[in-house]
Amino acid sequence: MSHPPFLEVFDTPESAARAAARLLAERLSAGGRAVLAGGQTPLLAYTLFGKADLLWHRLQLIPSDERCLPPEHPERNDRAIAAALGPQTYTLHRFPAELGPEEAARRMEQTVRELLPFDLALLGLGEDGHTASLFPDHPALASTRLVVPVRGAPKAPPERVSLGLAALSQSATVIYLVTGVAKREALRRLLRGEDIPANRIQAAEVMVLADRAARGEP
Ligand SMILES: O=C(O)[C@H](O)[C@@H](O)[C@H](O)[C@H](O)COP(=O)(O)O
Repeated sequence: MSHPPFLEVFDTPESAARAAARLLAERLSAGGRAVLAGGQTPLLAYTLFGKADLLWHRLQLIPSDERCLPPEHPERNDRAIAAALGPQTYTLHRFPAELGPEEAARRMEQTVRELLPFDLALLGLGEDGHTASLFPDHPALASTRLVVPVRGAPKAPPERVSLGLAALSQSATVIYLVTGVAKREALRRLLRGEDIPANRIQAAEVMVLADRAARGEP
C-alpha cells in the first residue's frame, strides 16, 4: 500500500454496513465491474446495497473468492451474495468452484481478464490478515495468475479459488469492511501497512470502514 488508507470508524457494525452500502451505491450508480467479498461481515451491507436505485443491468459482479463446495451449498459465497442482494438484474460471475481449485481457476481466467480493470473491490479481512482466499505464507500469494487455486486454506473449507493479487491490484478503489473485536489485531496491522496479504494489494484509492470494536475504541 503506497500511502495510509482512508479510515472511517463507526459506532456499530450496522452503521459501518450502512456506510459501505451507500459507498457501493454511489460508486456503482451507473453500473460497472465490482468485486464483492465473501464471508459474513459484508452481508448486511449487501442487503442494504440491494435496495439502492441504480443501473443494475449495467453492473457486473464477481465474488473475491469461492469455496470449493457444491453450487447449492449454503456456505458458497456466490449464493450468500445473491441472497443478500435480492432480486436485482445484475450479472454475477460465479466461479465453478465445485470443479475443484485448479479447474475453476483455469475456467475463470478469461472471464476475469475481460472484467479488468475493476471499478471497485469491497473486501473483508481475516483475523490473520488474509483477504479473499489469499492467506499468509500461502503459495497463492506468490502467483502472478489472475485467478489462483487454493489448497490447504487455514479457513474452512481448505479448497478454494480466489482472485489473485494480480487481479485485485487492478481495482481503482479497494474498500475494506472490518468489524468486530476479533479483527482488532488484523485491522491494526492493515492500517500500519504491515506485510499481511491485504496490504499486498495495490490500489490508487484504499478505504477502510471499521466499527469501534475492531478499532479498539471503547
Ligand atoms: O470466503 C471467505 O471466507 C471470504 O472471502 C474471506 O476472505 C472473508 O472475507 C474473511 O475471511 C472475513 O470473513 P468474515 O467476514 O466472515 O469475518
